[in-house]
Amino acid sequence: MKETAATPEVPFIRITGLRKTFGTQKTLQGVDLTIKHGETLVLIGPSGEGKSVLLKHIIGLLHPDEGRVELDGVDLCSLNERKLVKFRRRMGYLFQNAALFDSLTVAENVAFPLKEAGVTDRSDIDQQVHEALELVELVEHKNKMPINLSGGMRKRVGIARAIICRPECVLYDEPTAGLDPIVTDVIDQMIIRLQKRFRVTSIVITHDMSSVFKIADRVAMLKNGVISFLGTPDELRQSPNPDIQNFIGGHSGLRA
Ligand SMILES: Nc1ncnc2c1ncn2[C@@H]1O[C@H](COP(=O)(O)OP(=O)(O)OP(=O)(O)O)[C@@H](O)[C@H]1O
Repeated sequence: MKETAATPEVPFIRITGLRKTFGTQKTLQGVDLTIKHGETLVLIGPSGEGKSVLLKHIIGLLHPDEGRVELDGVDLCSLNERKLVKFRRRMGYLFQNAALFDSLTVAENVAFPLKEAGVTDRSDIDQQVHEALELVELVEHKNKMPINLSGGMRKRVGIARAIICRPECVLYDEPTAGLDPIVTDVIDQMIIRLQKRFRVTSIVITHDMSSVFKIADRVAMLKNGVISFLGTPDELRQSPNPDIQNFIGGHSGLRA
């Protein structure tokens, strides 16, 4: 019988040697990271280390000084703007502050990416908006303006908008920042729900350690411009590295 070699799993996203400097500030200094299809990778690390900058490279909003970001084996830097826009449609992005359009209703905000993608059929749009709002349990709020929503509801609208085009991957930049523990759990459960229901690959930046242990398949820590830890939540918990233990425990080393 003929033997077949096992095919190594092709990562969905492969980041190699990524470097980015702003002025004199070296932000990313050689980031290597692979993200598997369907996994939830949580990115942690001190403020200002470049987590959002890394996310923006993954959707091609920023270009690296050196290194590559490959999506399904395609180097994003090799794509012209038209092809990049097409690639970006495979991604959903929840911005740090949800970034809703204040002059549009909830439903219009959620519909926005569909219209950008060229969908014009009114009933098709209504149906897809309804489904997306159902997922985040906001159907009854569809005619409200963003100003009349709580912080948690705004984030949920942002999630509905991020997933309306059924992306293969959703990037969440601090989805639970500024929310109370119960609303944080609601958002965490929605991230888990989307991952389970659609097998989306998720990359989540958070400072909330309870969220990390609830949603992560793997955790990556960005520190000093590189990935200083990569492993499962259990491996993170058991890491002997004092830097990691201080970060998890929220110990600054300062004494009052
Ligand atoms: N477009 C830009 N031009 C110049 N500097 C930038 C730009 N984008 C980010 N930076 C700088 O890069 C550094 C990293 O920023 P980034 O927002 O990625 O940090 P972060 O790890 O996500 O922080 P936080 O956890 O506080 O959100 C910051 O000092 C920021 O000012």
